[in-house]
Amino acid sequence: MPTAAIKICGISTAASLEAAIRARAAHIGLVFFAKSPRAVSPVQAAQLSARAADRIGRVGLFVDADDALLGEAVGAAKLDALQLHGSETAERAAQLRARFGIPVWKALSVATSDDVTRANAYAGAADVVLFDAKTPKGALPGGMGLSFDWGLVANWKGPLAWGLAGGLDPANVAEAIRLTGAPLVDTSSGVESAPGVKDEARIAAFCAAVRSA
Ligand SMILES: O=C(O)c1ccccc1NCC(=O)[C@H](O)[C@H](O)COP(=O)(O)O
Repeated sequence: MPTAAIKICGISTAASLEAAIRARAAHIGLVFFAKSPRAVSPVQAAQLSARAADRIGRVGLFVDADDALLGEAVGAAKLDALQLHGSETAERAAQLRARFGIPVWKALSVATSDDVTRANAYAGAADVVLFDAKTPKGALPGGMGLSFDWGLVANWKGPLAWGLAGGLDPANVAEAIRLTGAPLVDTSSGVESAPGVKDEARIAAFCAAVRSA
């Protein structure tokens, strides 16, 4: 099985960006959602993005964002992909892919097998579906360190590329990959010492664990 690609989400400092690059992650996530402890402004994102250019992929994370925010962020941060982490429909995903001309990742919150089946609707509209845990009503829609039953996506064979997110950390990610065969894994709070504070040693440990799987 090829090594899973790694995304470290919620990067907000140059030090954590450098840690992700050193650990050979494939992508960082920049969070454009004001309620998140990991939120970056377009100006911060532009600075991080300039540092990241040609060294690691830059994925912008949005939650039901309007066109103005998306346009400002894509322009400022030269994003390589959009991650839609709200209730965006397949039509909205396709519209944004056409408008910005970059790949779209659609995060889907999973609690049951029906939630996994919803991924099929995004074939041809998004490029990647990211299965993440369902979070409690009123909480952030991601980045909460919650996982779901990995058996629901074990060896998923769907009509688009996919990744696994939700509660992954250095201690469980190898097992998650072994159980699911996920070609892409995404973590945020699992490599933090406090909400929004990335831990360089945990980033390194996470990436080493992925390569050991
Ligand atoms: O990170 C956030 O604060 C966040 C806010 C709103 C929507 C999504 C958010 N994060 C998503 C991610 O960082 C990951 O894609 C994924 O959910 C994994 O998070 P975690 O369970 O903390 O590893």
